Amino acid sequence: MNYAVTIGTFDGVHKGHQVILKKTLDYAEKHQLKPKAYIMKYPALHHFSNDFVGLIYPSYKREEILQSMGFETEVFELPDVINITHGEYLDFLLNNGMKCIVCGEDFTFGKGKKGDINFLLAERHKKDFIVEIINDIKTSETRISSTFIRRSIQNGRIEEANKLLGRNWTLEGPVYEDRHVGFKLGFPTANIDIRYKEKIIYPKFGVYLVYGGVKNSPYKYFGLMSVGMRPTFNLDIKEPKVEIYFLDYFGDLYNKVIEVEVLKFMREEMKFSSEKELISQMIKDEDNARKLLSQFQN
Ligand SMILES: Cc1cc2nc3c(=O)[nH]c(=O)nc-3n(C[C@H](O)[C@H](O)[C@H](O)COP(=O)(O)O)c2cc1C
Ligand SMILES: Nc1ncnc2c1ncn2[C@@H]1O[C@H](COP(=O)(O)OP(=O)(O)O)[C@@H](O)[C@H]1O
Repeated sequence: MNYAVTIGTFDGVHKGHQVILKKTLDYAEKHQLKPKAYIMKYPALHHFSNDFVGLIYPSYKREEILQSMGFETEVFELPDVINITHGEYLDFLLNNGMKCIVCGEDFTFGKGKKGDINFLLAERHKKDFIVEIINDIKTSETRISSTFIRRSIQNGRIEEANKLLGRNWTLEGPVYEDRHVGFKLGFPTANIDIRYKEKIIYPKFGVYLVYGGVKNSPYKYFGLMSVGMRPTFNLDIKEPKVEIYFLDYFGDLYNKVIEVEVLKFMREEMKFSSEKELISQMIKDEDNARKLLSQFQN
């Protein structure tokens, strides 16, 4: 099989990525090649420092999106390729059918990041492949990047993130059992473990309007998602909790995998002096959410 190839972490598969991906699809179609995306599971920072805040999407979600666009996908991890020289890396791609590579102008690859677009341009005649280079994609003032979108998510700027992603950001995970206090408060919540497979970013602590349900089920509901440490209860916990109260729903969700689109940041997490105060705020949250629904129903 002969391929038009693109390589990257593609975290978010955001609007900048989409330009490169579209170019790869167009090129593949014109030259009767199959489009192929090599996806790096984590950005390099994850392997070299503890500062990496987390992925926008797990690699399997990026695969899902890319496959729905028509790509064949292959996921690799940096430790698998870190010691491969740029020459060996290129030969690997060519031996696997690469006839064209589409990349951004800052693309680097191979041990010590020695492979770059100059290397590709120098090799293309000898080794008979095409190099297509895409210049930086900008909105009016910012370069669209996964780092920029991660910052938007961490600061609760969900609408900004959704705009740059070109779709609503989603979170997913299996539902686990906890203290059963939710039912008692009148707000049962499905706790989802968003890091069950890969290290996903936590959004700013607070309350969000979301839309979703059991993954791949046609039944979807609006809901309120709470992210944070539940300071009202002085719990001795280290990991933030992501929990969803679905509106107009009642049923057993334990162990099911839930997926929600994150639509809007509604308020910051607060510490209340009593359960009663928390409950009256949750009632207000539900009222506020219901007032917003018409904006998101189509
Ligand atoms: C809409 C909503 C808003 C919430 N806001 C807060 C909050 O501001 N502060 C807080 O400590 N907990 C907040 N929570 C989390 C509740 O404390 C949590 O759902 C409750 O303790 C049940 O926990 P459990 O899953 O352990 O049963 C909120 C939950 C929901 C559903
Ligand atoms: N509207 C709803 N939204 C979310 N979960 C619901 C809803 N109705 C029923 N449930 C069920 O209630 C469970 C949560 O109850 P809760 O008392 O908060 O317990 P836990 O502490 O285990 O999360 C969910 O996992 C789900 O199975």
